[in-house]
Amino acid sequence: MKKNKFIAIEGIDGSGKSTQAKNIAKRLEAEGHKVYLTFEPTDMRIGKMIRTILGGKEKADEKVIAALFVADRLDHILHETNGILKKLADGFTVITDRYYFSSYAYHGAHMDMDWVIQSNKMAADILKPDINIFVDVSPEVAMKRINANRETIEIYETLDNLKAVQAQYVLAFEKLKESEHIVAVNGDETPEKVSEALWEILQKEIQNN
Ligand SMILES: Nc1ncnc2c1ncn2[C@@H]1O[C@H](COP(=O)(O)OP(=O)(O)O)[C@@H](O)[C@H]1O
Ligand SMILES: Cc1cn([C@H]2C[C@H](O)[C@@H](COP(=O)(O)OP(=O)(O)O)O2)c(=O)[nH]c1=O
Repeated sequence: MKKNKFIAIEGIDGSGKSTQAKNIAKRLEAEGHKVYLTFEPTDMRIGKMIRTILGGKEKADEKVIAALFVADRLDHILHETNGILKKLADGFTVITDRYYFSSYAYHGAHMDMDWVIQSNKMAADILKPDINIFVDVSPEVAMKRINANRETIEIYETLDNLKAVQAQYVLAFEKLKESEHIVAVNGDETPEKVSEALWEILQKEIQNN
């Protein structure tokens, strides 16, 4: 078997990341890979704290939120039993629904992106994704999907913010294109079409090692 991969899926809220992450996980499993599907914010201690803030139940300064995400990410990587490093060591292909590019894009919209990149350097030094997949959707389409399908809307889920975050993703990818493997798919398409495009990219990635 080829080396098991670490795949990060990125995109604004409503881009269809979670749908695609689940789909890839199923397809990889059907091909005999052991797959661990995970996400950020995590469902561990710090991730839970973050969700109460994102849900609007507690307030926190944007810098504090960004720092909590750094801590949650390190927990995500390093946790003894469920951490990504442990899962990779155990032979799983790990797919994460969001990783540090989410921080660059979401927090970069509120503060200096270089500060956010610096504060995530420890995570990036420990573990870079083999591939970052950007589900590139127009903010208007994403907002429609969120409004149609959700009972609760989180603090970042406004059209203006989605537009700002989308622009920050583009900036972050441009900034880091030399040191990161980044591939985009058109998320405005039907789930089936997005899934096919993604699958093609992954087949290549898996064969390349
Ligand atoms: N390509 C697509 N076209 C139309 N609707 C989609 C598509 N992908 C996902 N959806 C729907 O849009 C909503 C948001 O998708 P989801 O995968 O949860 O996005 P994200 O994880 O990026 O927020 C869900 O209700 C999902 O069923
Ligand atoms: C991982 C991460 C997520 N976020 C935000 C993006 C989302 O608005 C929110 C929750 O993520 P998520 O549950 O993935 O929301 P969705 O399924 O709608 O995309 O957390 C950050 O602000 N910084 C980060 O580092």
